[in-house]
Amino acid sequence: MASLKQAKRLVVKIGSALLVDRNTGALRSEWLHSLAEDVTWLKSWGTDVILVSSGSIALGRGVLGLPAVELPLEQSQAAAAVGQIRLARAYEEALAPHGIKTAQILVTLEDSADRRRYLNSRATMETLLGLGVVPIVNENDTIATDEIRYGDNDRLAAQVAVTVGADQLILLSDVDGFYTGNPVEDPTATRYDEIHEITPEIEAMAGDAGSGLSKGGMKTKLLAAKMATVAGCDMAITEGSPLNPLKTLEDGANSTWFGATEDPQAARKRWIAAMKTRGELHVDAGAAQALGNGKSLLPAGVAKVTGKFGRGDPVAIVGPDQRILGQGLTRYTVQEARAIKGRKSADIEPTLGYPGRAALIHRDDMAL
Ligand SMILES: Nc1ncnc2c1ncn2[C@@H]1O[C@H](COP(=O)(O)OP(=O)(O)O)[C@@H](O)[C@H]1O
Ligand SMILES: N[C@@H](CCC(=O)OP(=O)(O)O)C(=O)O
Repeated sequence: MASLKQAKRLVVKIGSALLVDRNTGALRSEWLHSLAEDVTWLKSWGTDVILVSSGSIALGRGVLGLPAVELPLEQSQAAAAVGQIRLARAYEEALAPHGIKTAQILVTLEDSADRRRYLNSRATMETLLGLGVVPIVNENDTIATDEIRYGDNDRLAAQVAVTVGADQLILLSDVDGFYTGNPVEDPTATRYDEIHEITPEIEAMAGDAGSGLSKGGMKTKLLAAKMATVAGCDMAITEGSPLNPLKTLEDGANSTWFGATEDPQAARKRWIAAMKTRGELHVDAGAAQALGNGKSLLPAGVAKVTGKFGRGDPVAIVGPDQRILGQGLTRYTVQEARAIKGRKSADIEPTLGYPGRAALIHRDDMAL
């Protein structure tokens, strides 16, 4: 079982039922303040924390006086628009007294499918974390229609964890782990402490959500576990309702841990290495040596650009002796790469006419 103190980067998913009182539709502020204490405690260890929080629909529903049943899409989108403002403000107000700044990030399924938008959101989250900010992420429910939405924040949280290379993902739920069957329906069901392989038998044990406010149930949590663990991220499901739920987990509360097979960096490099490349960047001897020392690829070290690629596409990196050194995700289009090759980073903006990133391929986006 992993310790939260081991995590360099932690994503915590907060289900609607934890934040919003099922009967009154009001925000559970005492609980939220205890979560803010836990976040402060984690950050005091130097851990980067990202919160993926549900609750916009549940909060908005209360404000608009809509019933606690499955709402038609337009109504849940309207409820989300109303509730999201309150949700973000509640986190800001809970964390500010601890000197922690927050940011709101709203994403859709399409944002992670599009490699360019994926890289942009990754870069923004990286910058925010570097500035010590706690990003509060939710699905952009007001613009996500049924065909293009996650609909549940379990998979969204896993996607965020993979995107930022988190080493742990904690799903705070209304149940204290994964059981052999839905414990609400089957009192004889027993909880797993750890699951190392998600077999078809395990999948058959996962049921839908039990409460009126929640969406995913265990099915989406298993999908999240699959996404996270293959990307090198451990995932835990634990009961989130006690005050200070993360400290409680660290103190040994019931939970189910899904173990990652490798570390996030290695998994990401493997993912990049498996992509079909769309072009080639021929680099000089100095750049080849810098890459070997773990540096990013700067335009100054690129001598020739071939192929047809857009931002975020995989390209091969070819050494001066024509040997393929590796591949990576480019931050520039083929036209831009041709224009800035051989130039110093300071010349990027005058050459392109707009500011760009210093590296053509960042070292995190490269597999050698
Ligand atoms: N095998 C299982 N183990 C545990 N809970 C299960 C299982 N199958 C279905 N469930 C249901 O999933 C619920 C948790 O999911 P959900 O209600 O969506 O919570 P959240 O709001 O945290 O996403 C549990 O309360 C339980 O009713
Ligand atoms: N984006 C939605 C989240 C829906 C959802 O996943 O709910 P839950 O099963 O409680 O985590 C909202 O903010 O209401």
